[in-house]
Parts: sequence; C-alpha cells; structure tokens
Amino acid sequence: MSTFHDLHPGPDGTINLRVPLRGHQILDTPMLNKGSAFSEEERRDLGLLGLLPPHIATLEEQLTRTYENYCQKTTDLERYLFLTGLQDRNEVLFYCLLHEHITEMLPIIYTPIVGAASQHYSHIYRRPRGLYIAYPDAANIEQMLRNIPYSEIRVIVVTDGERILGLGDLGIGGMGIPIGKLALYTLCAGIHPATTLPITLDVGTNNQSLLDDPLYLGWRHPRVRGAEYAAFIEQFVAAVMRVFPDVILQWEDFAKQNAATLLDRYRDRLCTFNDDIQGTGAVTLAGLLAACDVAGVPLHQQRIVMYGAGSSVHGISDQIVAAMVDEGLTPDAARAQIWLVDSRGLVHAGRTDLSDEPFKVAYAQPANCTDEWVRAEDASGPFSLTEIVANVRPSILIGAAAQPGAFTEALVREMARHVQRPIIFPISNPTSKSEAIPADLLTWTDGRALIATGSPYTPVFYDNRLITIGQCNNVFIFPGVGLGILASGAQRVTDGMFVAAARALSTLSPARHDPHASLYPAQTEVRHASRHVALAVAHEAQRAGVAAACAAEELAQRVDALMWEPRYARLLPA
Ligand SMILES: NC(=O)c1ccc[n+]([C@@H]2O[C@H](COP(=O)([O-])OP(=O)(O)OC[C@H]3O[C@@H](n4cnc5c(N)ncnc54)[C@H](O)[C@@H]3O)[C@@H](O)[C@H]2O)c1
Ligand SMILES: O=C(O)C[C@H](O)C(=O)O
Ligand SMILES: [Mn+2]
Repeated sequence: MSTFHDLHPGPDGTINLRVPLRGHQILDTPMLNKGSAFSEEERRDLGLLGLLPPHIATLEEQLTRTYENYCQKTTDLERYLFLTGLQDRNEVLFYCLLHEHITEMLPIIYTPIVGAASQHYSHIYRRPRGLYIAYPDAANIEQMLRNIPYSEIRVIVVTDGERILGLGDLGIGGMGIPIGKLALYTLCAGIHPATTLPITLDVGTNNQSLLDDPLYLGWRHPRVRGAEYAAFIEQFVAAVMRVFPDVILQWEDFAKQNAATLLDRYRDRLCTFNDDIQGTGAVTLAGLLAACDVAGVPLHQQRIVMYGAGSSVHGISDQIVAAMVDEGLTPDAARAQIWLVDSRGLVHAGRTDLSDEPFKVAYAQPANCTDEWVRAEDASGPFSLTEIVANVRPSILIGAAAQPGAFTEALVREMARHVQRPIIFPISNPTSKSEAIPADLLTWTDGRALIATGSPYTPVFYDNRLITIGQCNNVFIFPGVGLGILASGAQRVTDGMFVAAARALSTLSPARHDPHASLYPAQTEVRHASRHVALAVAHEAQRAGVAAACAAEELAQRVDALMWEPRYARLLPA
C-alpha cells in the first residue's frame, strides 16, 4: 500500500502495480478502484468476477457517464457532494473529470463552494478523509499519524478551523479546507494523492450555533487557548516530525493571533509555511507587478491602501516591500507607501492598541500623518475608509477584511478621480465576502480599473467587450511551491522562495501581452503555472542554500517526474 506514488510506466507506457488486495478490498480502495474499467485479466486474477457489470468501460465512457450525472445535480452543494463521493470511490476518475472541466469544477471543490460545504459539514458528512486530531486525544497523536492508509506522506495541510475563508470559526467543519487544498496539490501540481494528508486539529469551537447543533461532529467545547493550545500544537508538530521527517507542513486558515506566531515558532524547525500569509502575499504581488506594467507605473511609485490588516495583508505587505526594495527603495521608504486599515481604522503610531501585533507596528504610519487630512462633511471619530482613500489618494486598493461591499461607489469613484488606472483587488473569500463586484468596479471607474478577485467571477461585458477577471487566489502559488520544495529537496521554506514564486507567476500574466487581458492566467493554465512556479522556487531554494545544488536540467526532470497524471495502472496480484 505504501508504493502507490512510486509508479513508473514501462516501455509501452503502461504502469504495472502489484496489489496484495482482492475483490471488494480493491473496489473499496479509491486509489485502486477503476469501477467498470477493470480489464478481463484483472477481473479474473484479482477476484473481481461477477462483482461488476459485464461491459468493460473505457475511461472516456466513464467520464461521459460521470459528467452526465454531475450535470443532473441542481445545487452547488449537491455538485460538491457528488464530486466528493467520486473522490472517495475512484481517485483517478475524479482527477480526470476535474482536469476536463476545471473551470466549471474548481469553484465547486474549492472556493467558494468549499466554504458552504464547510459551514454545513456536520449535516452533509458522508465519509471521513484525513485525520481528525481532537484536543482530548493529545497523547495519541503519533499513533493517529500511523493509522492512516498511506505511509509516505509528503504534504500535510492542517487547520484548526478558526478562520475558514472569511466565514469565521467553523470548528470541525474547517476540514473541508485542507481536503480541498490537497485536491489542488494533485490537480494543479500533480502531487500524488497518496502522498497528501489533510488534518484538522479540533481544539473546540467558539461558534455557539455549532455547539448548539445536535448533529455537530466536533469536540463540543470552547476553544482551548494560551499555554494549553501552544502545548497541543507543539505535541502535534513533534509527532509529525517523528513520523514524517521530510514532510511539508502547510498551515491554513488559522486565526491571525495564531497564524504568524506559529509560523515564526516553527519555520526554522521543519519545512513549513503559512499559506494565508506567504501564499497570498506571493499571488497578490504577482498580479500587482503585472498591473503596474499595464498601468505604466512601477510598483515603488504606487501608493497602497490595504483594507484589513490580518494574515493575508501581513504577507502581501511584506512581499510588496521586498519587491520595492528590489526596485531600489529602502525598507522604510517602501513601508511608508503602505497604509493599513483595520477594524479600528487607519493603523498609525498614535494608536495604543498595536503593541501585541508587531506586524502592524512595523507598518504604522506616523502618529501625526492625519493632522492635515480633510474630513468628510459631518464626519467624526476615526477616519472612514472613504476618507482615507480621499486623503491618501492610493493607486492600489486591496481588500482582505471579509467585509462585503466595503468598496462602495463613492469610495471607488473618489479613488478613480486621482489615478488613471486604479488597481483594485477585492480578495476576500468566498464570493459573499467580496469587498466589491467586478462589474460595479468597471462601471464606477469607466472601465479603467485593473481588477482581480479572490473568488472566481464570470467575465464582465463592459463597453462592448468581454473582460476576463483574473483570480488573485493562492491556488496559483501553494501547489507550485510544494512541488518546487519536493523537487529540490529543500529543508526549509524561505520568504525569498515566495518572492521567486510571485515573479515567476507574474511573467505568465496574460495582461503582459494584451493590456485588456486578465492579470492572472486562466484556471486551465494552472498546471503549467504551477510547474513554472515550482522551477523558480526550486532554483531559489538552491540559491539560498536550503537545497543541495544540481544542474537546471536535472531539476526540471525532477519536477516533471513528480507530476502524477491521473490514469489507471494495470493491477496484478501480489
Ligand atoms: N484570495 C486569496 O488567496 C486569499 C488568501 C487569504 C485570505 N483571503 C481572504 O481574505 C480575508 C481575510 O483573511 P485574513 O487571513 O487576512 O483574515 P484575518 O482574520 O487574519 O484578518 C482580517 C482583518 O480584517 C480586519 N477587519 C475586520 N473587520 C473589519 C472592518 N469592518 N473594517 C476594517 N477591517 C476589518 C481585521 O481587523 C483583520 O485585520 C478572508 O475573507 C479570506 O478568505 C483570500
Ligand atoms: O481558500 C482560498 O480560496 C484562499 C485563501 O487561502 C483563503 O483563506 O481565503
Ligand atoms: Mn486560506
């Protein structure tokens, strides 16, 4: 069972796999099951005779049947359940179907519908996947890690469910996210599914409606905090390092008070990164660099307002500063061009509530920066976002506060008065949390805005043109980063690897060749983009000395060899 991922095609391109299982055991193993596509020999030699309808289907026939079924579903949640069911039954067919219909199905297995599935997790639950590590079982984590069906795990995505997209604390329901992210590792970067492991650390939930829900599947307890939480995480990481010493550990959708702390605590101890901070930083920088190119104004001359000052803005700000420094600014001069806005308004040094957030302190504008600012009529209290925009006159506006509709018409029109090509990225997820809708942004800026969104949007018809909206989502980064780490054998994940990823992705922006095109590649290009990102990450890992050097051709070969294609192996009895 441990060698699923070690499949090398023979001279005729066929992959032979000897399996110690027979009959129903094979049909019940999604990594082995081919459904109606088992050949005559396989049926005879593996105890499958009579267990399947007589016709031996081709993969194409299976895809037709499966897609036909999919199309009969009438709600997105049913589509999600259908695809999850397929994943739990036949993984090759699942990934083949996703490859064929990626634009249609990515929003189902990932953002935004994975958000709805996570909200309803305890009501739609069918089968377990991955590991559920609850706080009361802290003493058994190592045993749990050894209970999983595969023994050669290379990538773990872990959440504690506290900040699932912009939907808040979803407790055990957060499991939808690591499952979805790891499906994308396979779909977008070819990481073999049997080498991935989704994990939810169930430390309770403070979501009262979940605690009150009789069907809730998690540990019914308020969230464990403080020293107990830290000790539990430490036990988890230590167990992971014992059982899977070479694994990549990706932290996902932790609340901001834990996200940065855990990253700082563990980044020098194992191969680990935080996707919401670092992955989001990189994907946003990639789109901004392309947008700056279209606007004809380099990044270091842009004035940037960030709405939200949590994990994602932390990562985005740090990446922007790194890129501005590459363009010749000092770090201080770069930070001076970034204005953060959190739930209490502008982040400035005169505030007394920043001391436990070092990231905000580093980006705080001078205490007196608003002394000369003009107030809106009748305004009092902290400056509103519209007032901040009116006074700062930003050329870039990023939204990552999960406050739907926060980029109002008045605000956007104000911004567009001062800049020829306003760059506006409402990146909050899912769609229901977006700060603005692309069609509105185009209307309010007379089509001048350069837009990207966190969740996918259909193209907008504006001024007799169909405008494709690029998706500024870390899906364009983390699968390639993981692939690059595995291919290079990197021991640690550096910030430089994310800047390299951003620059690599940015070169693939369709807008670089056609100023009317999207700032990000289409979803159909994501596998190509991941490969490109992986190579850049692997080279940077070598340059930084966290991976052993090798020739560029060898690195490319290793990347390609790791990229699994979903197709059936020929199963032989062991
Ligand atoms: N597109 C992507 O790839 C991507 C990646 C990561 C996060 N996100 C999305 O970004 C959003 C934020 O994620 P995060 O990890 O930064 O969350 P977070 O909880 O770490 O930070 C949220 C921030 O928003 C601020 N905020 C809350 N209410 C506010 C208000 N009314 N006005 C101003 N600021 C307010 C908070 O003070 C905090 O600074 C989520 O919707 C998430 O789904 C998107
Ligand atoms: O999950 C996503 O779509 C992106 C991001 O990681 C988020 O938390 O919103
Ligand atoms: Mn996330």
